[in-house]
Amino acid sequence: MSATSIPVIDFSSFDADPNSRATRDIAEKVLHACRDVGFMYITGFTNPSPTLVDSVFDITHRLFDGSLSASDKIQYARAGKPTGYTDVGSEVLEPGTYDVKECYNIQKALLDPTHTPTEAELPAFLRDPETIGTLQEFARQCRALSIDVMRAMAVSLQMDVEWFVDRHDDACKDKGGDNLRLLHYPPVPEDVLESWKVGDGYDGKRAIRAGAHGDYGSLTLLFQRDESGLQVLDKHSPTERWIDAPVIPGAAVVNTGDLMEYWTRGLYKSTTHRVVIPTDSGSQRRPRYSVPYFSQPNDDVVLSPVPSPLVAASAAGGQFEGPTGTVKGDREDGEFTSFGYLMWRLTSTYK
Ligand SMILES: O=C(O)CCC(=O)C(=O)O
Ligand SMILES: [Fe+2]
Repeated sequence: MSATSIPVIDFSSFDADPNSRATRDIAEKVLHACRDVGFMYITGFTNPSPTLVDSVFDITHRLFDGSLSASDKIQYARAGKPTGYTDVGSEVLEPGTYDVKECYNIQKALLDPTHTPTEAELPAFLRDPETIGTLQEFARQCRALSIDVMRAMAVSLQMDVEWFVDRHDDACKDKGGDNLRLLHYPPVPEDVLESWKVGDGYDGKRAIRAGAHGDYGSLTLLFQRDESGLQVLDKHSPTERWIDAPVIPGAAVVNTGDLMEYWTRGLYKSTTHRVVIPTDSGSQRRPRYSVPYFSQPNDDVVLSPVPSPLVAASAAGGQFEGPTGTVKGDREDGEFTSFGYLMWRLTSTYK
């Protein structure tokens, strides 16, 4: 088999009709992407529009221009919810590494147009009517696009086209739910860079932009612009091999998360990825911005295996031990709910 590459899938002819030729072709490519790579690029979608994506990057640039006050940095998970600010070094994705990144996580529930966020929920800059309006529209469009990808996934697994959509219908997502993340990777400062170069790490750790990790939820849509650096682990290589996932203008990166891997009992893969510090000194001195949108099923969805003949056949092979190992789910019968799974994953990531 030749070296793995990340498929680029054109969604322009996707019509969500499981019997149409176009949708079946796309679903076949999605099956390959999710089963064999865990990552794909999607192109050919109209929303979110390039203008809207640009506006969200502009907001992200301004948010992290250095003017956030200490009180604006509403601490992540302060109200027991997966929302808020995380500072450089506070998210530990890969043991022994130090993430040179800061981000604002915004729970989708805070971007519901019927909700007016308070100062305990979002900093003033993000509560500005025009800014929040842009973010609300962007979150709505990301959700709609994720839903179309989930339809293609359902078709690829020979399930009812709406199966995943029905379980991501926003009906019960106030505790967990989807998350929009605005990410800033500052230029790598000289001291970090020097210690990284000599290999003995920053504060005893190795500096990286985002340490190797798998995402937690069902599906991630990622917008990157200008600066590359994202890398995806090649599952098929006997030695550790990282595949570059460079910026492709107009495309979004899509990857399946740990929850989806568990839900499909290993048929779909959640692939480890990271963001590296650039090797050329010009890029090292430039910041990187990215905007992921994480989808999560409704809080109360029970993660027993999805009803797919493909999943049943592969689960029967007994290959999948699951990311949970010996961990028991939050339900009495030992199974996880969507929210229970998210909490279990989050508690192992933040100090
Ligand atoms: O910045 C990126 O390109 C990737 C970010 C990422 O993997 C994450 O936030 O989970
Ligand atoms: Fe990620």
